[in-house]
Amino acid sequence: MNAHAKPMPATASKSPALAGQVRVPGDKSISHRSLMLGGLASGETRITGLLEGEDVLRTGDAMRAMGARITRQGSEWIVTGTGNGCLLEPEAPLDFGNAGTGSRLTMGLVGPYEMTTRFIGDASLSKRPMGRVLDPLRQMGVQVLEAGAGDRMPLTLRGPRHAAPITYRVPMPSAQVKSAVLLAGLNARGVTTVIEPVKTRDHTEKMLAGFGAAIEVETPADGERHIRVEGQGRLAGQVIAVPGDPSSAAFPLVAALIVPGSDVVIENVLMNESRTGLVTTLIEMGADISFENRRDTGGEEVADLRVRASELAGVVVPPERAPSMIDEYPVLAVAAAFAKGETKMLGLDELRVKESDRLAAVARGLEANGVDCEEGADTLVVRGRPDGKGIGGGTVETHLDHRIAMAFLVMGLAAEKPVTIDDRAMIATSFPEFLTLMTGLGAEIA
Ligand SMILES: O=C(O)C1=C[C@@H](OP(=O)(O)O)[C@@H](O)[C@H](O)C1
Ligand SMILES: C=C(OP(=O)(O)O)C(=O)O
Repeated sequence: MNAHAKPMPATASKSPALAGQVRVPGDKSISHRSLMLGGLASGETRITGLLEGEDVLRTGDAMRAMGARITRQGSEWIVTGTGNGCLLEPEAPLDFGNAGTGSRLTMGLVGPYEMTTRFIGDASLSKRPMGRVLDPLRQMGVQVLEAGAGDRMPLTLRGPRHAAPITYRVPMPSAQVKSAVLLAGLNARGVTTVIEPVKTRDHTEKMLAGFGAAIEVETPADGERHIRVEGQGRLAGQVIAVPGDPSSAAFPLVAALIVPGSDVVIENVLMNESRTGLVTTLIEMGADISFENRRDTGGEEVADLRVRASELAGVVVPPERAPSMIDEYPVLAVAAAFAKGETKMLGLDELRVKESDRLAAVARGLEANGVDCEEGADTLVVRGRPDGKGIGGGTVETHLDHRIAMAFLVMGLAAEKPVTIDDRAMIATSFPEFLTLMTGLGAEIA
């Protein structure tokens, strides 16, 4: 993406009932990890359903720059890995564009290598805190040769001759930090332990086990998860079918709930319980969602979600649910704008360090479109209007944030007046098919 490209606004307008059966692209978290672990393993990894969004393609470029071979053959991606411990020093900086996951996990992956690696990204990524990953890496002996103020990108890492395994208690609920430390542990001699006080998405643990790493997860009585990985083991290429991304499914799902008369099926959505907080919340709000054809694919549960327009009512969303729906708050806030009464979302501090300050971006977007809301330090209260009366008519600043862009386009489909976003370009980072998929269901977006 050209960071200096002219912004491309988009406008969503009140739409007729949405109808149809759709598939959303592959899960972003699993897609990043498939390319990373495939690129690191010995032998071939074959991936179907990979998300071909810009964030994930950048991870593919980074793994190629460090020696992996990655090609697309028809609908399948074939990755030939270097073998654990055998990544090569990249000749140029690794450019992660807009991607927090790609950059932070790769810092963990390469940190312990005795080589110099430079990380760069777009204006949004360069504002995001990287100290959360650099702190544990420093403890392992990794030098940070260059970093922007407050440990931001661009930054350069230099690994030690022998990285030290550590025990690290993750200070904030972050799957990216947990994963970076576990991936770094793959190249430290001995056992690296991550203690996770609050469970976050568990794809790294599950996939490392699938690739043959010596990893164990224990949840003692105190509830803290202890994850141990033994370094310098062999990883073997795998066959992976990436399930549909629940964070992308969230957009047609909420659209179908708020546009009267809608009836939509979203097929093959990942139902891993560390990712289903939004569905749980919407059902508490009165959403008509049924799970059809529940099945297991490659160790993950998936289902087809049938969603019918529903009368929603406000709820309190507890803070402990945040990790299982962290990327879904912008679109939950949109659902809340059409719910009866008040929806109170608690424990949102991590929203402030995403592609934008999402708590502020959502609040400003709601206000610009006539929705009554209150932004607290780590809370958001939204007072809804079930008939959509008075909602819309504003332009939303997306701040290079794909989820803000998609959430407010969904809002426009049920609002009295159209909703405009200042730039749709970033949608391609996680959901390139969004506009085609939504207009295919009957959404009026131009
Ligand atoms: O590990 C992952 O794949 C992700 C973890 C989450 O970030 P944090 O770890 O910063 O919460 C999430 O917001 C991101 O979209 C994907
Ligand atoms: C936070 C997100 O992604 P990342 O941290 O990978 O940029 C997201 O996709 O909503």
